[in-house]
Amino acid sequence: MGKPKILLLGKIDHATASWNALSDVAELVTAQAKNRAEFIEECTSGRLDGVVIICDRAPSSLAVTGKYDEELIQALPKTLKFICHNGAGYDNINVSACTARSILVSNCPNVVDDATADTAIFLILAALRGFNNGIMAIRNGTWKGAVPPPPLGHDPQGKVLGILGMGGIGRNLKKKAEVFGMSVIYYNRKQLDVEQADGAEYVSFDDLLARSDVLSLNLPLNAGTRNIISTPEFEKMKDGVVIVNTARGGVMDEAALVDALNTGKVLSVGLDVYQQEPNIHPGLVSNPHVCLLPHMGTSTVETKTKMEEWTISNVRSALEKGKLLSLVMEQVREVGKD
Ligand SMILES: O=CC(=O)O
Repeated sequence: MGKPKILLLGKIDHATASWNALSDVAELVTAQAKNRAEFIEECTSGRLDGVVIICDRAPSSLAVTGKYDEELIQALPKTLKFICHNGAGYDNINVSACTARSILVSNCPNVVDDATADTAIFLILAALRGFNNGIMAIRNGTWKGAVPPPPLGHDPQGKVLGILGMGGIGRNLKKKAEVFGMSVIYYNRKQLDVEQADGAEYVSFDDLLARSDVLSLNLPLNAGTRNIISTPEFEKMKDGVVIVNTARGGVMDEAALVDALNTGKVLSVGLDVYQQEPNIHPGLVSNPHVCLLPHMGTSTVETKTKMEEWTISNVRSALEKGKLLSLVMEQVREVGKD
């Protein structure tokens, strides 16, 4: 019998030695397809038969696969048992459809926490202090901007940071925000134990909305969290609240956010993620009180390296032990594995 086949989609940029080392125990294959239609054709033609594991090096794989929706998952090789996704968020993968085909999925938790929380801190400071006004003005050659100048910003010290979603990134952000003198409240599906909460106050969802000076979104996107922040939620917030999103654009209704900015309900915003990337609501692009980043939360050499190493560790574990190191939580629940 030949070695099991691993299909690499996208490109390994950093952990090449670990990837190449897999060739001792597996046959490493790549797709010829350049787009989704070609990839589906390649799968159904039988060229990828025998592939047991997909190493999904997102986001460079995205051009070839598109979303892992029902159509794509049905087309994947019949021999496939594991998809090892190189990202923390996996809202692009229909996990129930994978479970129905007995395909297990892993993601990249933990290794993204520092870089993503750092991005949230940058956006919190930028939004509170109104730094985006200054960045735009100086590049436009108008020094501090219009006459009269834009309103003064605010200090983080003494402000309440509300964290929606207290997983690894939320907890990392909590520690960093405290260094800036913020006090932290949080809402999560489940209250954390005392050690994990580390002094952060657990509040109801409505209390989080009502008490936050700055609200940071740090929860995964799924059917239960899509548009969790929309007009009714903005109405429950303090006047002049600051909103930061480093999670997924889909957790917040962008049109409702633009309305809340226009009425002054929301003072300023920091965003790294959008509902329809790379398209951004024009009401956000044109607003100087909105600091925008093009989904850069994990864009560091160190973090990208750690993500690739972790994904490859999942591939190796699937190969050698038939188990994933970080099975996605829906499958921990649904399949009861690990
Ligand atoms: O957005 C980045 C990730 O999900 O890893």
